[in-house]
Amino acid sequence: MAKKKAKTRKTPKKKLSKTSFAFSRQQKVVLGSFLMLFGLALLVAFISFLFNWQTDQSTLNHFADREIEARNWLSKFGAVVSDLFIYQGFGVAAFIIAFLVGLTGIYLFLNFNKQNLQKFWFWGVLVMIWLSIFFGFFAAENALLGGRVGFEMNDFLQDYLGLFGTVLLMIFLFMVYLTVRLKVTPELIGNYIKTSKKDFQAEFRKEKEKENISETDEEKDWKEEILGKEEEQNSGPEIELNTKVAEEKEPSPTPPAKKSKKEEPGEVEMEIETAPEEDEIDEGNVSSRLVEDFGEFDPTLELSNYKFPTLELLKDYGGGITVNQEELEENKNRIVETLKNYKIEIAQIKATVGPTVTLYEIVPEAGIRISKIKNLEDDIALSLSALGIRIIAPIPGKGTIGIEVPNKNSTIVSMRSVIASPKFQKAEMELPMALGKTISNETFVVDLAKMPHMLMAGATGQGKSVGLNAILTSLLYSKHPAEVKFVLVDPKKVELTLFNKIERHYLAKLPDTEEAIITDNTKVIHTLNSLCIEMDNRYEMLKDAMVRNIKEYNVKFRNRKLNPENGHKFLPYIILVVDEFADLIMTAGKEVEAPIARLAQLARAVGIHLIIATQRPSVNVITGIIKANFPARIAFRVTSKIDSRTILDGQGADQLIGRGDMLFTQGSEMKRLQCAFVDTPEVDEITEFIGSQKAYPDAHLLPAYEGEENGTGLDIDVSERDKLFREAAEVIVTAQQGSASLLQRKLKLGYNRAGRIIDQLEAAGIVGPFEGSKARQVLITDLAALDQLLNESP
Ligand SMILES: Nc1ncnc2c1ncn2[C@@H]1O[C@H](COP(=O)(O)OP(=O)(O)OP(=O)(O)O)[C@@H](O)[C@H]1O
Repeated sequence: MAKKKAKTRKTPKKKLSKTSFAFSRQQKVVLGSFLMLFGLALLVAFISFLFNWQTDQSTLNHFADREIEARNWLSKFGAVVSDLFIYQGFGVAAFIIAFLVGLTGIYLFLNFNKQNLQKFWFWGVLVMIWLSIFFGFFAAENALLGGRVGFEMNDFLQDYLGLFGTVLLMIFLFMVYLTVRLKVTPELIGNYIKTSKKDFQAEFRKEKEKENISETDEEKDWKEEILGKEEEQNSGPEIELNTKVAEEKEPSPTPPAKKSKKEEPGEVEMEIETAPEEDEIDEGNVSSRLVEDFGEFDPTLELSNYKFPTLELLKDYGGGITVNQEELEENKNRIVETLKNYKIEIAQIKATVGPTVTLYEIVPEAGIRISKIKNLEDDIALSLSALGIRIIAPIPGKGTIGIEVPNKNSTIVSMRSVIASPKFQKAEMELPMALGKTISNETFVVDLAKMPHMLMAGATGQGKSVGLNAILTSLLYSKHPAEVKFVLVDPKKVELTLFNKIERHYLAKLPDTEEAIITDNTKVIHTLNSLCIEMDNRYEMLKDAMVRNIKEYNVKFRNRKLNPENGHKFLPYIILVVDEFADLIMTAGKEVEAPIARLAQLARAVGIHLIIATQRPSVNVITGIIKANFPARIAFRVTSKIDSRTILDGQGADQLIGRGDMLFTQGSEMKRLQCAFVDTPEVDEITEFIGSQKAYPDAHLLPAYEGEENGTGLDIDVSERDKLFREAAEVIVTAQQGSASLLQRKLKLGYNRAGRIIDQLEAAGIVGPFEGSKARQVLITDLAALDQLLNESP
């Protein structure tokens, strides 16, 4: 355990030293200019060495002697360095070194992508060695061409492979270079020859046409005369026809056959014509040529200077877990004693200390029924006098029984530690989310893209908002603004406002709306419907691209296989986050549930994912439809077993200890985690850091949704209006109160009939839409206006 403690403390430090190693922009400019000039100096020294090496070689041994002068343009330094690289080194191929040093300088100076530079160095050094061997082989007597390396390596190779073997090896290496670096393949050469042949033919034809046009009438007469004579010498009118055909079409592949037939007059001639081969537009080829010319499409190019938030923006909440040996011993004794009281003997016990909870794994003696231990949950809790004890019997895949006991002093799992962990940094996931740490103190990272939607519930004050922030923070630390967009719904109006600062980087909104973060319920309905349209559009695009999901689509788009002129574009993931879902369902009911269910059922393949949080996990909020479509669930502490069951389909969430202690399930197995803690000031700093950088001109725009503006989503036939419709309308308008119960009282109607009439009044535009517990708004002010409306409309 002591070892474990050391481990947990090490991880963030490791990462820190890695991040602080990166050069600042100023350092890059200074180093870049130095290397550019140094590369130039090497070039000058090398060139000069070619002319002066013989004379300068004698001065090399007297480097310290100031009397002796070197002829090299860079004097003694030039002579020594050039001798080292050319004569003692790689021969003339050493020029490549000067080139590479200069190029490194340019890359640093202009802050280009490092990856290409690495490629240049790798291949540059290989080519240098190859050239050195090549010259060493063919010009061994000239020490300057191959250098000492070339000579020695040739010697070595010839000893082991012989002359012929060395030549074969060199040919092989040359071919490797051609195919891997220059991407020359036999097909490419074939294609090149084909196209250049076609180009040549087309050019030739054009020239000919031009000549024909410029022919004067005289020339034409003259030509016709000659042609006429020729024709007379040859036979039959058919032949003339043939030649004409041949002139119009591309050269037929069977001219020799025709000639031989022409020579035999009298025979019925058959013309064999094969249709000219059509040009092939090989999609792959076109795209690979595009990729060769322009490189893969880079969606991040528009904000290429975007800097991801640094680790320094996150707070370090102190060291790792401290193990309290006494506490462990005490708890162990109490567990053993309690179980003994019930005649349960233990064969083995092991403790794993986590950030907030310690897991005691026990192996009972043979013959003990597991259910017996499970039933003792409350007794064990009593004897340990601790809240939040959970018994897992048996631990899946382990064959032991787990008793989770909260630590007296819990440790905060900082967001910084989970973001800095290699698990998160190296996660090869589409949408990695570092949720926190497991009971064995391992960072827990999951892929939202695989979930594909998540439901989060917990009583108020147990860590939901922190959990949402942790998820959003993880995504901000791992995804470029071009790759992911958030749609944030925050009816409480305070939880997510900080993310307003990154509107033009990361948020998506409806066109013609001011605020990207949605706080108003009618706008939520519009946004959800707009997301449904976006989903349908994306499915069309996927179908057109003949791919099955967004990942394949984007790969194809990056490889330039999809033409933007046909409406294709790089698709960012869209993540809809709803804080306080209960509030929405209560006020908007079906209007919200239907599009959410539709998105949840279908949107995963097109990269739209939903995260929904609620503090009221009751069945009328988390309905069957919602539940069925949100397989991934997070439960923070709830107050009752029933709530726990609603969220997790099992108990456990009621036994958590709060403050970020949570259970995560993605189907079968349930994991207890301590949620990573990210405080509001930290989120503030991160959003400030991102928000202060260059942004897109606007937030990502979702498709426009034309809502039913008059609030009459109901399609009710006028002829089916209730007999009491007019009377009811008058009652409502006079009372200026749009409620069904009013109609019930005044017109002595049953509830259902009154409800139907209210729907008809809504369809006629007399009352407004359903607004939850409030009465509907009456849209007509007095009886005169009502008369006018009813007389105008049928
Ligand atoms: N992961 C955590 N680690 C440590 N403390 C936490 C953690 N999560 C939450 N807390 C503590 O609990 C407090 C309440 O958390 P939070 O605001 O996220 O609750 P909530 O469930 O969103 O409440 P509400 O529903 O009222 O918004 C925080 O201020 C913090 O002190």
